[in-house]
Amino acid sequence: MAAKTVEGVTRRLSCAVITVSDRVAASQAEDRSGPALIRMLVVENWEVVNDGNPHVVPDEVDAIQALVKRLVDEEKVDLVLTTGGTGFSPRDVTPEAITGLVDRLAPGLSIAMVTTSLEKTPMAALSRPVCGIRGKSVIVTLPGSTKGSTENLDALLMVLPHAVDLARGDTRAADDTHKKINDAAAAEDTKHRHHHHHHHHQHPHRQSHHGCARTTSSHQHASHSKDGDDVAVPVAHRARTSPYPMVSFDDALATVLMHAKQLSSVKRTLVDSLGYVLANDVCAAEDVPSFRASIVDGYAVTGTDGPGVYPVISNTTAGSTHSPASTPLAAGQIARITTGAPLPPGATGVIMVEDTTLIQASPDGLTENFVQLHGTNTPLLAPGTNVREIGSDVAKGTKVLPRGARLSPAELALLASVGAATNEIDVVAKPKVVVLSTGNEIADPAEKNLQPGHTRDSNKYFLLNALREERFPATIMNTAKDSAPELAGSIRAALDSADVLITTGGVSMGEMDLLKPVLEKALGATIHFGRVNIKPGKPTTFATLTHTDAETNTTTTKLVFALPGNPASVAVTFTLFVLPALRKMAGDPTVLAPTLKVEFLSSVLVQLADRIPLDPERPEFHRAHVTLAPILATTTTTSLSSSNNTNRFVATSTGSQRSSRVLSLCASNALLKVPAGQGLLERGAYVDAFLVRGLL
Ligand SMILES: Nc1nc2c(c(=O)[nH]1)N[C@H]1C(S)=C(S)[C@@H](COP(=O)(O)OP(=O)(O)OC[C@H]3O[C@@H](n4cnc5c(N)ncnc54)[C@H](O)[C@@H]3O)O[C@H]1N2
Ligand code: MOO
Ligand SMILES: [Mg+2]
Repeated sequence: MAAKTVEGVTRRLSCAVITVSDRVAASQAEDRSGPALIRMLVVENWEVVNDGNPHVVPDEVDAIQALVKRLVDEEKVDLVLTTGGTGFSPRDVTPEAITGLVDRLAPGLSIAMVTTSLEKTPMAALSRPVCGIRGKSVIVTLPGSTKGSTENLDALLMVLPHAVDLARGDTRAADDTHKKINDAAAAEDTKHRHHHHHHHHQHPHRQSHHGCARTTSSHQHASHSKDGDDVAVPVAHRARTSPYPMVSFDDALATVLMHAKQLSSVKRTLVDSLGYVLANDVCAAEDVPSFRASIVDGYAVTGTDGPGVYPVISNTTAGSTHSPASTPLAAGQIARITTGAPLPPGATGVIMVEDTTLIQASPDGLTENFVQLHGTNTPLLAPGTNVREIGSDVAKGTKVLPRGARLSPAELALLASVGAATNEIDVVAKPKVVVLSTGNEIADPAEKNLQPGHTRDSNKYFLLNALREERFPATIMNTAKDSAPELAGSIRAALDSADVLITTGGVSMGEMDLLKPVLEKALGATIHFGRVNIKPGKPTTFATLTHTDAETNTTTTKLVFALPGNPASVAVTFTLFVLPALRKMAGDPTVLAPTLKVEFLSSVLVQLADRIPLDPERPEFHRAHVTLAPILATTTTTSLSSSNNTNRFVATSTGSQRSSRVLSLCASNALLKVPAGQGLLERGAYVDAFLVRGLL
């Protein structure tokens, strides 16, 4: 644990991560290594400076040195990690920059890193790490790739707190960290001997307590507390900066989609599979139509006959059949037929009854004996006129729907028509979702006498109904109080039946915000992110939890979305994170993880009908109503096209965006993607918007 005790008060060791990359610095590439390293450090209880984000500098000796000097000499950061610029290409200068800065080299750290990587790839010989000490700070250069840098950091994580203690000359703490490393190594050794395997990369500290600074037992290799009653930190010792790095919206969504896996398939009938997604391609089991059918009510004719009077020799209605032995229709004969009835053998077309005249009927009127066919051409009808040939709608074996097709009424009708519903249909199962509101102050909306300080629960009803609208099976639980054992109990109970749990409240910085420690410490969940740089929804938390079914002894991964308590934050983060995950689990192929393509969240350029203030730090998802309206004439806009159509998507704000204000959700059909910045966006300006009608 990267924490040390001074007179009973824990001070967490601080660290900074610097991503060295020309491309990241120029916003031409996304930084994956920096955030990944930070996640590892946070789990080990390091305090990450720079608000939990990596610093980014180009591959320039001066830029690297200036930043490291500031971090070490002015900010007194205990540990500085760089990632990138350690290779052989001409722009790789990180080792040179660091060599010029350190007072003393620490080649042992470099050797530990390279040795670990060499076991994975001979390419490790081509990295040039430099580690050392400047003042009282330790500096380590990690490679640039996410895999290489995290592997290398993993190789050092156990010794780095001790390295820092030694560099600081803090002997008491150093004794302590030294003992811990030895204990851990001994425990690992015993474990290996018992299990007869030799994965010496599995460090015991990985199973240790995670989370915020504590004054006691922060480094016991304790298993998860079962009742959740020891997760709370005395309020005076709470972290004063969030230990969770601030991740970008894109990173957060990518993380969610990476963990949301498609569920297995289930069989459903046509009456209960609306909204499901097909688990397999579907081919037509038979020709449609399966017989030569008439398209109209009238008379079947043969190809050689022209206009004239003909005897009516037979009669076919829909549903009746022709025996294969029956005599074919011959030239000079016609046959009465109805729409959808099978053509008699020998017939080549059907003339509509409207184009004929009755010449002679039977005395009782039940039979037409002779009928005149109108017209001028000979033959009267081109072959095939008003005939649906076998397989002409759909030929047997044709792929009619691909795996991943979402079953709307049209698709269900198609499955019915091609003989694909003779057995139940294979569809992707839908995730079962449980909704849990948390908070001592949360009151039932039906409460007649709202107690002072209480707030009516709107989140539960938003989420339940949003899930219903999206056709996900959803249940609500009784609201949990802000007590760790109660929260742990409710979450456990929820995950017994659900695939996905959505909680609201209790994820920010207050002493009653217990969700994160309960998830991590009491339940052993992995928190993948605990803060996102968006407004609203900053403390949005996403975790996964391995759940073992007591009866079958099978393990499954459950997803937990711990959303902030504020109602607007709930609606926005549900739309942006939960819904894509649920749809992906349910097999929606338009939600693609690696490319971050979420078709139902594709954006469109809209013009602002209102001025919108910018948040200086966080990009905002501003609730708005978008309509098609004539383009707004402003001094800054010129006509975008030469057509006379001046309609554009124009967005009207739903007013104050304070995240407690449920009214800011109502009548909104779009989330405007308002960038962070100073000042405001003027009326007439263009912004990107997610059209989310029906989602909010
Ligand atoms: N020191 C800091 N304070 C806060 C921060 C921060 O970064 N530092 N973040 C703020 C932001 S942003 C948000 S959003 C909220 C998130 O709060 P929590 O997730 O911890 O939620 P609670 O504290 O439990 O509740 C917040 C708010 O929402 C109301 N609420 C809760 N549940 C419901 C419900 N089911 N229906 C209606 N309203 C609900 C609750 O009564 C509170 O008013 O934290 C900020 N603070
Ligand atoms: O991010 Mo909070 O969700 O602003 O209100
Ligand atoms: Mg709170």
